Amino acid sequence: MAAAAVDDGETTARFEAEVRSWLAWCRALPKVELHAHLNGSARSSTLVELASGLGEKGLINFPEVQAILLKGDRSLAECFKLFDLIHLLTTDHNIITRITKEVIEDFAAENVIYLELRTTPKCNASVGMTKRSYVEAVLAGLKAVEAVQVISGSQENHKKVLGTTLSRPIIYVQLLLSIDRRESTEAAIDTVQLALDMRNCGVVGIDLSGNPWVGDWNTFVPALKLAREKGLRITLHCGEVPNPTEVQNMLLFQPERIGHACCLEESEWTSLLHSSIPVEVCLTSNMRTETVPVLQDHHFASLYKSKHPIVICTDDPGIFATDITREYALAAVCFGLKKANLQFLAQNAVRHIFADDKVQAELQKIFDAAAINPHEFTHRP
Ligand SMILES: CNc1ncnc2c1ncn2[C@@H]1O[C@H](COP(=O)(O)O)[C@@H](O)[C@H]1O
Ligand SMILES: [Zn+2]
Repeated sequence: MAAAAVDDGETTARFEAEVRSWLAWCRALPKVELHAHLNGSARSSTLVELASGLGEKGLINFPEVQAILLKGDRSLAECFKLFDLIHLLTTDHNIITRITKEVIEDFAAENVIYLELRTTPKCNASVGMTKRSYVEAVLAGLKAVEAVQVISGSQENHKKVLGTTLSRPIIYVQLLLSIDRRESTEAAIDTVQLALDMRNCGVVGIDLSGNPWVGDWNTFVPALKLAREKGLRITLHCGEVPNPTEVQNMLLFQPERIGHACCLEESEWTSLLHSSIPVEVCLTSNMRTETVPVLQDHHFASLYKSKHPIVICTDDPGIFATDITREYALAAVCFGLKKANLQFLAQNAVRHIFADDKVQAELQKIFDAAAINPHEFTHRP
């Protein structure tokens, strides 16, 4: 990755070596992931395998698709073209179930103990897919996880799982349903209704995402208001590109969290700092899409200095070839954070999850137990 304000190979190599030196410690640190898109987190190897299958059927030009899937740097506009391509590969219910299972296992392997996974429910008549059956396929993915014990759904489910003898490490997984900025008001309301219907299955909130150059804030307000009225939590992709009116409206709406906040003008920045709305920070994503020019100048530094609530997240680890461990390591190297600072950030993220107080308390216990030996983090329930 183009690491930072670096222009020669030697500096990049030194930077990468420093990041590498943090990886083992950051991996062992228990972590909370609050901003990860399902299809953006799918393994490249799985996507290439799926593309190869379509290639064999003569439905796509496999070498061309493979090259696009494995391309390193991509602009924000290219990302959204890539998502359309990924969605062509992941249309089937079984595939959605498979990628969900793999994504959860990948996060668990990075010692994520609480994952809020977001995804856009999709209809596809050709395979009998409705928004509801799409989410059901995601839920089947939660059940299919083998490597770790997934805790999700209602409090009763939690109690049932926690009441048994656990032979595997645990990961809490909750879902956010995303509204795509291409959608109409009606389609956005459908997604909110679905989220309400599926609350007992682990849906805890609504996200607004998609190509930030597309769509108008007012289109989504009725759906977001409905979600709020009914008690769903809301996170918005905010200020990923310059759009002062929208950013102001989003901050006035007072979502429970926002993602990115890259392109805020001074007055919006002041409003954000006054608001205390937690920011989901996605360092690699912002660098790759060039919404932030240089990692060292990322607004993380300023938010951190202002003691504004921030949560380190990945966004799309699959397409940006990163993981949550690396994002913590990047924060350490770029902003001179110490182990105690990273530990504080990881634990403090628990305060900003959308699950209820009981889950927060359970997670705090895990962090407290881990903190007893901060150099090794041997505890993993
Ligand atoms: C890079 N920054 C970003 N900005 C805005 N929206 C993004 C995004 N990254 C991902 N998405 C949103 O998530 C979808 C893919 O996951 P799901 O199909 O929902 O699981 C994308 O189509 C886009 O709508
Ligand atoms: Zn995102």
